[in-house]
This record gives sequence, structure tokens and C-alpha cells, in this order.
Amino acid sequence: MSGFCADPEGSVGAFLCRAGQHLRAAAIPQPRMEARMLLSHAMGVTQEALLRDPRAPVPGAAAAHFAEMLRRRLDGAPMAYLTGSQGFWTLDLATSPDTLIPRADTEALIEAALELFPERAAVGRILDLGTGTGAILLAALAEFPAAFGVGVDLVPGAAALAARNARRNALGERCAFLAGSWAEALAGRFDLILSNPPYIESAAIAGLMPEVARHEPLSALDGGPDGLVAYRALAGCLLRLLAPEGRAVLELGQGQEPAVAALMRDAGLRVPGARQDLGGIARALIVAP
Ligand SMILES: C[S@@+](CC[C@H](N)C(=O)[O-])C[C@H]1O[C@@H](n2cnc3c(N)ncnc32)[C@H](O)[C@@H]1O
Repeated sequence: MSGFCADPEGSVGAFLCRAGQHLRAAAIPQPRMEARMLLSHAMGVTQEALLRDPRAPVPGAAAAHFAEMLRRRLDGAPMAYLTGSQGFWTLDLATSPDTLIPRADTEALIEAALELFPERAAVGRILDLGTGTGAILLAALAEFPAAFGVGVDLVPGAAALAARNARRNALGERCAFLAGSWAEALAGRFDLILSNPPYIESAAIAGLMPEVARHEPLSALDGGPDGLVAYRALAGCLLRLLAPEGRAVLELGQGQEPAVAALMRDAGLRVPGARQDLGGIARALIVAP
């Protein structure tokens, strides 16, 4: 490896320095921060503790774990799969290759829900279709204190991960998770239905960033030939599942608002509006019975 590292060989400082050089050479945008995240994870200490004593030795087992994580990161594996966690809204969530890593853009769904129901106690039942890590449902439960939630995912490993995340965030008593396709096994009415379905056109997946295309599961990305297959399934069940004053909030891919709104209207639903994400893209479609 090129470049001079000032700290003694085998020390925290030397590991961070060399890993930073490798990550920078691989064009990873925040190499120093990522090196710190990986080494603190491998050593089981906070980043603050690492920086406090850069001359401390890295124990052998931690060094081996770090080397393996660094190899996978340089091969394009997402950081959240390596460290096994990701922040979303106010929560810390476990991640797994069974499902998508929660994205900050998806927080637009929670913001929309909070605007729709300023009287938070009014929300009694929440449904999250395609729950993944449980990110959306758990964030909503954290904000609507009287609500009980149901999360559904086609991938059994994702439904199990969401249940684990509910317990991790002390919300396990307020929700249940099912493995199944959309609302097939569901009855009853919900005040709030949330969904971030797979919406990438099949042919566009290979052109996504390699970190996404090669590492996140197709089941979480692939929206079929026109990206709209999941929305057709949702349009077919929302009228049956929404309470009379209920609302659904659906995540949209860029430019999908007109097509998804038309699908919902064709299914007899109303579309009172959409909310933009931080980048100004219509991200959350509001749907009403
Ligand atoms: C884009 S990911 C969203 C995950 C999570 N809700 C989030 O926002 O981070 C879509 C999720 O839908 C799930 N999914 C795909 N097809 C499904 C189906 N037919 N029924 C239920 N869930 C499905 C995937 O397994 C994946 O977890």
C-alpha cells in the first residue's frame, strides 16, 4: 500500500490510515469515516473510543474481522450490510441482505402521515405492505402512540427481521409481522396504510449503482417491465382495506406520480396529493377511499 502512516504498525491509527488509503483508491466518497465505522464495529467500541487512543494495538481477531469487512466493502458491499445496522427516523434498525437498506427519502412517508393525522391518537391501526426491515411501520408506531401495526413481506427472512427490529426498538408489543404477498391474507380496515414497494423497471436494474444492483435483493427492487406491477397489486386491495377516513401513503420512484395516481383512480380511489422528498421529487402519494 502506498502512502506514509505515522502511527505504529498494528495500531488503531495505522489500520485507519491504511484502510482510508484503500477506500479512497476505490473512490469511496467518505473513506476516513468509513474506515472508522468498520474498525469500531470490528473492535466493538465507539468511534470516539477509537480516536481517543490511536496508538492502541488492534487485537488479532478484530484485525481479521476488519480485514474481511474491508475486503467486502472494496468489493462494493453496502456499509449497512457490513455493520448490520442503519438509522431510520428515530430508530436503529438491523439490516440483512433479505431486504432493502432503509433510505432517508422514505422518511417522506412518515412526514406525510404526520401531516395527514395531526391528532396522533386518532390512528388506531397501521398496515405496512412490503415492510422489509420494518422501517416505515416502526417509525410510524413511534409517532402514533395509540396505534397497533401489521407488517407484511413476501420474503420470510424480511418479516422475521422486522419482528426483530420491533423488539430492538421496544415496539414488539404493538405490532405483528406476516410473510405473504401484499394483502392476500389480510382482513379488516386500517386508518393508515404505508408502502414502499419495489418500483424499479426490470431493465433499469443493471444500470443502478453496483452497490445496489449487485448487493440488494431483486425482490426489493424489481417493479416489473414498467415498474408498476406492485402498484397494480396495491390498487387492487386498498379500497377493501382502508377505513372510511383512512389514508394510504405510497412511495414513488422518480416520475411515477402520474402513472401511479391513474392506477389508483382507475381502482375507484381518490388521490388528494403527493409530498416531495428533500430533492424536490414527488416521493409520497396520498391515496384515499
Ligand atoms: C423497496 S423494499 C421496501 C422495504 C422497506 N419497507 C423500506 O422502505 O425500507 C420492498 C419490499 O417489498 C417486499 N415485497 C416484494 N414483493 C412483495 C409482495 N408481493 N408482497 C409483499 N411484499 C413484497 C420486498 O421483499 C421488500 O422487502
